[in-house]
Amino acid sequence: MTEPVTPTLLYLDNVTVSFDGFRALNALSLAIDHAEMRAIIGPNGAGKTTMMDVITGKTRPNEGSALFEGMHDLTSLDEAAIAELGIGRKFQTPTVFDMHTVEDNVLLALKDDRRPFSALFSRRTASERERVDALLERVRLTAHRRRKAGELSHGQKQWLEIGMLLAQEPKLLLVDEPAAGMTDQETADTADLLRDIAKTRAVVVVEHDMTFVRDLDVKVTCLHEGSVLAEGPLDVVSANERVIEVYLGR
Ligand SMILES: Nc1ncnc2c1ncn2[C@@H]1O[C@H](COP(=O)(O)OP(=O)(O)OP(=O)(O)O)[C@@H](O)[C@H]1O
Repeated sequence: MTEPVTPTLLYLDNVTVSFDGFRALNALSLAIDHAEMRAIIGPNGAGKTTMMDVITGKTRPNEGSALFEGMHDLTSLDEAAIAELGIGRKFQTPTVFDMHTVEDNVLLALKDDRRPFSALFSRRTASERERVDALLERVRLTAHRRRKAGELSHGQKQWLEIGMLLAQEPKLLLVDEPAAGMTDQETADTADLLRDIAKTRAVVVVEHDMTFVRDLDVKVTCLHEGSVLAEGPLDVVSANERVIEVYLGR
């Protein structure tokens, strides 16, 4: 077996992405450990989305590498191959099947065959049922399992989608602004949920809501103009004069 060249799960090294000469990412380097949760903050246009796009293969960097598990260079793989390696991405807007029940949504995510008809009408094995139960419990939706997904609150839909991503057993989960549009209670519950998930896999969360970031209680990276401006515990990062100047103090 090939030995990984770094102990980190994800290692972005000197990644630059230029759009017509404008550097959305500028020699960005960042390392995420196995089962680490990291919060990414920074002003609009700092490059947060572009960074996620590079990790998931949506955007190819002009320079640099993105090493996963010390051996896969993500910059040479397409989106499907990257998902296959165990990188899942949760976009801001939930994409669940509104007309299906909550449990069927999770079941669909579990099945290899994603065509709703064959997935929902084929026999459910005992192990599939157990996994659906465990996933629903994990994302706090057991009591809502027979409701149509379209009837859920915005926060519950977000959790359902997180449950659907967990069905794929990702090693790294990328989450884009999960707290946006949530109530205070949902925001606190989401922080709890992500902390729970990060016990067994790595999670990278992009977020503007500082109350939520504080609740996550993890290492924070502040991006600015495509590179790392500050990194460390939230208290340290939020006391950084440059961070206050370009982001928090606005
Ligand atoms: N396809 C593109 N073509 C040209 N410029 C782009 C493209 N994608 C992003 N940009 C620019 O790159 C910069 C970084 O954008 P990005 O979306 O990564 O920032 P962000 O940190 O996610 O911001 P926000 O917090 O607003 O989501 C921005 O100035 C943006 O306008």
